[in-house]
Amino acid sequence: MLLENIHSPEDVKALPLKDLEKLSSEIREFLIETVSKTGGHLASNLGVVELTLALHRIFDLPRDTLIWDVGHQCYVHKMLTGRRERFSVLRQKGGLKGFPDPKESIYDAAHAGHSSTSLSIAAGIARAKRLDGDTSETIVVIGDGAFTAGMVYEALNQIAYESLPVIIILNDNGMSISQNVGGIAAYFEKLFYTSAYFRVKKIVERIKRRWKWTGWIIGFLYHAKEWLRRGVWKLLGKKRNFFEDLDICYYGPLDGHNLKLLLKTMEGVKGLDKPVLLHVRTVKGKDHTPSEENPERYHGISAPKACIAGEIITEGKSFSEVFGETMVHLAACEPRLFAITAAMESGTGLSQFASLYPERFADVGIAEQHAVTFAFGLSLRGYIPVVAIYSTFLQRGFDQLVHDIGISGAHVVFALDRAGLVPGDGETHQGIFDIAYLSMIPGMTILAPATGKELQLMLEYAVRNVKGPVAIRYPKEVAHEINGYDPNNYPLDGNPVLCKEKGEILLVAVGTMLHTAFEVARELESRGKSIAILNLRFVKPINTIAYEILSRFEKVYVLEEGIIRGGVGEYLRAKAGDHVQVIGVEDFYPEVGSRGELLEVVGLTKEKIIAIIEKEERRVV
Ligand SMILES: Cc1ncc(C[n+]2csc(CCOP(=O)(O)OP(=O)(O)O)c2C)c(N)n1
Ligand SMILES: CC(=O)[C@@H](O)[C@H](O)COP(=O)(O)O
Ligand SMILES: [Mg+2]
Repeated sequence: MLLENIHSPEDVKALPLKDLEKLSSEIREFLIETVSKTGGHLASNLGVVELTLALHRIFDLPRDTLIWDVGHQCYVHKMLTGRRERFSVLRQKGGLKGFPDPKESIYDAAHAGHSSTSLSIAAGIARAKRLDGDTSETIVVIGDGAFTAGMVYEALNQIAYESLPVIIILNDNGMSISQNVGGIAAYFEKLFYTSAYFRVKKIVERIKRRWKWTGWIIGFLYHAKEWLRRGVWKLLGKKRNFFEDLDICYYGPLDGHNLKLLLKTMEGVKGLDKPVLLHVRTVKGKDHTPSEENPERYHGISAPKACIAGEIITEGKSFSEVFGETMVHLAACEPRLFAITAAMESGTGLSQFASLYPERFADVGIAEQHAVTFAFGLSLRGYIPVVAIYSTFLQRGFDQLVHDIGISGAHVVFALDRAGLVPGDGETHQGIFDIAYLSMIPGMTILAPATGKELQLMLEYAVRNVKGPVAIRYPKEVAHEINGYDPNNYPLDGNPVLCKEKGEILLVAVGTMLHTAFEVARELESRGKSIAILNLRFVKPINTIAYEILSRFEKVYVLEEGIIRGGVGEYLRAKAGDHVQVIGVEDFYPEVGSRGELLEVVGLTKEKIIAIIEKEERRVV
């Protein structure tokens, strides 16, 4: 077993070339076996085995800097840098993170998780190296999906302009999470050069490096040829290569599974001291038939239903599924309803809507800023856009929320999935800031459903009754109903619902914390306390009835699955008095783990809440 003896890039370099193919197979077997047990990102990693091996063989890591975009495809990199043994605790509390993290290894140059940051990071690093006279390489691996984000072009603009020596490896598998979308994806399809072109190009680059003066002659001949070619191509109506127009040296598309070709090409682009783009074509899910046949399904897989890190997964519809079904139902009776996703069609539950109503659906790619303002444009023509987006990814569109949505008061609905604590993905994916950042948006209504039924009613209300911007936030979990609480009995009139009226203590539940509030009440009542429960429902605006209810109780605890600073609990305390205490996410926890473990860490479990209340009650007595 070759893989067992690989603990660093030096071990990859020391292997005879003939063993690399065998090592690739062993790596794939390991990935399939472990990720099927732990859950995680499988198809993307299966697609970059040869690419990662070539990178570790050709470049001098960590002296040369390797940056992963998104970073979900860094498992092979982690296996080759001494972390293979820890894959049994991948994406688990205290275990191996599913994304790069310098705190985990010197081979991880920067942390990642949100897409399309790599080129900006690389530009900064390359510029710093230039100032320091550091001639080490700066390499980026970025997928074709990540290339649909505007931030990439902001970085390319500077990299090209300052001719920053970044080696950009575009890992083009034609997939984002679903099929990659947009003109950029179509453009990549069209890019094609003969291998002879690159053989000549490599010789020319080598001559230019060896005898600088030939560079001028070659440069003159090159430009003369370019002028001629442009003229001829213009006549033939052929287009130039976007990257080469930016003076980024383009090589490709190369077979991203041909190790020999990758090794030769990477060796050839080392030391060019100019921006280079290697366009490699790979297969997402390579050599694992189920992943190759359905790369979207195998982009991110859950651990077996039995349990995820000690948490028993119960069956039932997720909030995403309730959202998707309600959207399909609404579309039939609301002809101006329009659904938008930013490359997360399946994750947000919009797949059925997309297939039934393609004319009223848009996947804008990984372009959350554009998604928000595109929705604003649609609203100007009387459409009702619903932007389905993860809480953490909407952070990308904050200025658009203020500038385009808030100031205009446009009727746009934001369906924030993965709001609250998110299992597995770690600190970059926690949906704990949305109440704080949305509360700042002028005119924004914020709704937090406690159950699947309440989400359905709130979405219908948001589409039909709210005139301005409105956000609905819900977590990544099964959308359970609550015995004794039927949302149908309480019209959405802007007010909270006092589910349990009598009590010396009031628990104010934000969204799905209502489940926990009922559990806490049952336990405390068994210990002789009397507990009232308020389902806030409307996080913003807060009506006077809410303050009147809060004033009736000596002690109020707001249970909020979000950052306390800027949250609704802090707001209620400021308005209603300091008899209001908030139990929320005190600090930003860079934890990985199951949802239950994360709730435990921040103190939002039944046990932790009871302990806080009893400690407070003892203090007050
Ligand atoms: C800002 C942002 N939006 C959305 C996502 C969710 N996301 C993670 S990976 C991915 C697709 C990336 O596609 P690509 O870069 O082509 O990588 P591949 O999985 O194909 O290797 C998306 C949309 C994200 N991580 N960050
Ligand atoms: C890497 C990335 O950002 C996505 O793949 C994300 O992990 C998807 O999250 P869900 O699995 O919750 O849809
Ligand atoms: Mg891709």
